[in-house]
Amino acid sequence: MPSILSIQSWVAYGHVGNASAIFPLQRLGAEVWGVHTVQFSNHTGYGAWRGQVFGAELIRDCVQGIEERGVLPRCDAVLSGYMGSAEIGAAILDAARRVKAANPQALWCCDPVIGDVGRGIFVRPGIPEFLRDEALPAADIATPNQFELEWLTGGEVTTLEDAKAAVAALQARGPRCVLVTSLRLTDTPEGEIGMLAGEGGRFWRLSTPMLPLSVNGAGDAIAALFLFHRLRSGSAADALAAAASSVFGLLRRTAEAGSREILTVAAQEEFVAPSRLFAPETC
Ligand SMILES: Nc1ncnc2c1ncn2[C@@H]1O[C@H](COP(=O)(O)OP(=O)(O)O)[C@@H](O)[C@H]1O
Ligand SMILES: Cc1ncc(COP(=O)(O)O)c(C=O)c1O
Ligand SMILES: [Mg+2]
Repeated sequence: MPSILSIQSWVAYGHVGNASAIFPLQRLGAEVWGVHTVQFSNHTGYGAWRGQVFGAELIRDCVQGIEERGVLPRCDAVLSGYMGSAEIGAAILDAARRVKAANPQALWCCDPVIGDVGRGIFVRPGIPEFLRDEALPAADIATPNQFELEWLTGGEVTTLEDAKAAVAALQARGPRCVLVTSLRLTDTPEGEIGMLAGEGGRFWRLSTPMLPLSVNGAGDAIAALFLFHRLRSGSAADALAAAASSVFGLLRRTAEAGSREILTVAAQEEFVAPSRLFAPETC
């Protein structure tokens, strides 16, 4: 089972960031070393929240303390998400470099949390540029949503050809494996939501029914699950199928319950045995 250093936000109430990613990984059997970039009362999608963005020194200190335990050689991957500040981004980049120096096989999965179609950019100034210019070139896996893919590659993505070209452009600058979430393309059927994975010059897509809900934290869960299954199988296609099926089950249960927060705990069986399996197709 893998050991994963997960550096992202923490919320006391609800499930985004590490509070969305850690439990599914543990439920699947991974050992997770969680370092938090912020501690907020709740996610920022509510419009109001309390708490603090941590100083970059705290993140550096925690990673150094882990390093001093001598365990970085058995760290299989770094997972990063919501950064809080560009200085924290630099601390995360440094953590990924230390892990890779200790274990050259280790992967860095960078979820470039910048914003989304409805809300636009919701992170502090400097973070999007840091992700594009410094973090992603050093990452192995990236998991942007459609808005983030467009921002990172500087072009509109409306057709499958646009999406594949944008993924290839991102890969040319760094991450060899890319998962794009929440894709609405010209050929996406009405009532469906798509995903696209690319690795090694090949592409796979998958779509699921669109559920009547708008939640936060699904992106953080899918990045964690995609990383776990990519580590386990070595295949981006298998990782796409497993992660998408689990997140669909999680969100179906969430929609049925009418919950504003994803049911990370109540729907935990979906992480180990998704109730409905979606198969990707080559594209
Ligand atoms: N309303 C929805 N219906 C079905 N699936 C959804 C819905 N919202 C999100 N998802 C699933 O969760 C995945 C990640 O959510 P997304 O909103 O793209 O992440 P992020 O929060 O990072 O933008 C999507 O690719 C999709 O599979
Ligand atoms: C503190 C925090 N972390 C992470 C996220 C990212 O959530 P999502 O998975 O919806 O991209 C958000 C979004 O609102 C947030 O407020
Ligand atoms: Mg996201």
